[in-house]
Amino acid sequence: MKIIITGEPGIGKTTLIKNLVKRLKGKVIGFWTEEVRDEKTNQRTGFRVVSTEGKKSLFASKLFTSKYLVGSYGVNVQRFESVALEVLQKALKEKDKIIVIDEIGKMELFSKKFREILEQIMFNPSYKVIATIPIRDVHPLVKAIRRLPDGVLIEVTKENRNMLLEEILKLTQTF
Ligand SMILES: Nc1ncnc2c1ncn2[C@@H]1O[C@H](COP(=O)(O)OP(=O)(O)OP(=O)(O)O)[C@@H](O)[C@H]1O
Repeated sequence: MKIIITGEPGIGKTTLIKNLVKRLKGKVIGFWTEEVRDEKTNQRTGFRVVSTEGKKSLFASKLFTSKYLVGSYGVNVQRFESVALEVLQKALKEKDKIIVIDEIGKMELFSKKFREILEQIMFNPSYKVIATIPIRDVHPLVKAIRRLPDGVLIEVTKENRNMLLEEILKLTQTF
């Protein structure tokens, strides 16, 4: 089974994933992406990727020059891959663990190697996955993942976001 979490930008998908990782410690392997904010102004300046293995990398920034742009953020594909691919390659060999992938979005999908490993994981029913996708089909892969036959699609809203942690933990017991 694959638990696919979606929702509007900023609704709380990453917060939910981080709480799930805490509660499922030792049973999960994967990565999440989180905002980086300027200490003084509190303005968002970029995004970092963090793995369950403790690795971190700033991979998108207003200061990066790149041919891959999302809004005013330049995406450094190699910096994303250095954390995300390493942990997902390890995850491929650990079929008993739940693979966490937050998120499958525009920035992350610039990486061809990420798209390839994603296909290996998402289209293989023997992997247990918790993944987040944007509310809109920003890429054909996102569209395919939204419709996975072994997928359970959950939309995070303001109304349900405080109940979802316990509900999804219950769902993982049926994995
Ligand atoms: N259950 C909640 N209750 C109150 N505030 C929340 C809750 N979940 C998240 N937030 C707040 O909302 C903001 C956005 O949360 P988060 O980064 O998890 O959203 P997201 O859906 O992952 O966003 P993005 O679209 O950037 O991936 C954060 O400031 C967070 O503290």
